[in-house]
Amino acid sequence: MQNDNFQDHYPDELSYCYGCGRHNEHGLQLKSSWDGDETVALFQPKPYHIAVPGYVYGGLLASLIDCHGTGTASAAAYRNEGRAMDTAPPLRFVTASLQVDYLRPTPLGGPLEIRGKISELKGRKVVVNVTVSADGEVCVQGKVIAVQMPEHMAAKMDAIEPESK
Ligand SMILES: CCCCCCCCCCCC(=O)SCCNC(=O)CCNC(=O)[C@H](O)C(C)(C)COP(=O)(O)OP(=O)(O)OC[C@H]1O[C@@H](n2cnc3c(N)ncnc32)[C@H](O)[C@@H]1OP(=O)(O)O
Repeated sequence: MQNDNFQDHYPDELSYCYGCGRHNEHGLQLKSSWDGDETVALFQPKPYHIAVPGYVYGGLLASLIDCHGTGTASAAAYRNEGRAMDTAPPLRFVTASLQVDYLRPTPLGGPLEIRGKISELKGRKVVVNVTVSADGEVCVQGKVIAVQMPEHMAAKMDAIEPESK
C-alpha cells in the first residue's frame, strides 16, 4: 500500500470537509490511498461512534463511504489523465448520489477497513463501489456517484467562516 493520501493533496480551501478535511479538527479526517487498482482507508471509530451498544453508528459508516468514494473519484480522474493530484487544472468531485446497504452489524472496537473500486469513469462522473469491513468481514457496502464540482460551488470557497475552520 502506498502511503500517499489523496486528502493531503486537496487544496487548503477544500480541506474543511467534516469527513475528510485535514483542517477540520472536529471532523473524521479520513485518509485514503491507492492499493493497486483499488483504494483503501483505515478508520478507528471512537467509543462515542456508537449506535446499539457494541456497534458502530450507521451515519458514520455512510460518511466514511461518502468521503472515501469522492476521494477515490478524484484520484482516479487524475490517474486517468496521468497526472499527480496537485497539478492544474484541478479535478474536484462532490457526491451526487450515495447508496448504502448495511449487511450486518458493524462491531465497535477495532479499526475499520474501507475499500473502493472504480466501476465507471466517464466525462464528469465517476462511480465507485465501496465496502467497509471489520475483522476481515464486509459489514457495509455502498455506491458513490461522484461528479466534478460545479463552478458555482467553487465560488463559495472564499466564504469559509472562521468558526468552520
Ligand atoms: C482534489 C480536490 C478535491 C476536493 C474535494 C473535497 C470535498 C469532499 C466532498 C465530500 C463529499 C460531500 O459531502 S460533497 C457535498 C454533498 N454533495 C452536494 O452538495 C452536491 C449537490 N449537487 C450538485 O451540486 C449537482 O447536482 C451535481 C454537481 C452533483 C450534479 O449536477 P451537474 O453538474 O449539473 O451534473 P449533470 O451534468 O446533470 O450530470 C453529470 C453526470 O452525473 C449524473 N448525475 C448527476 N446527479 C446524479 C444523481 N443524483 N444520481 C445519479 N447520477 C447523477 C448525470 O446523470 C450525468 O451522468 P452521464 O449522463 O454523464 O452519465
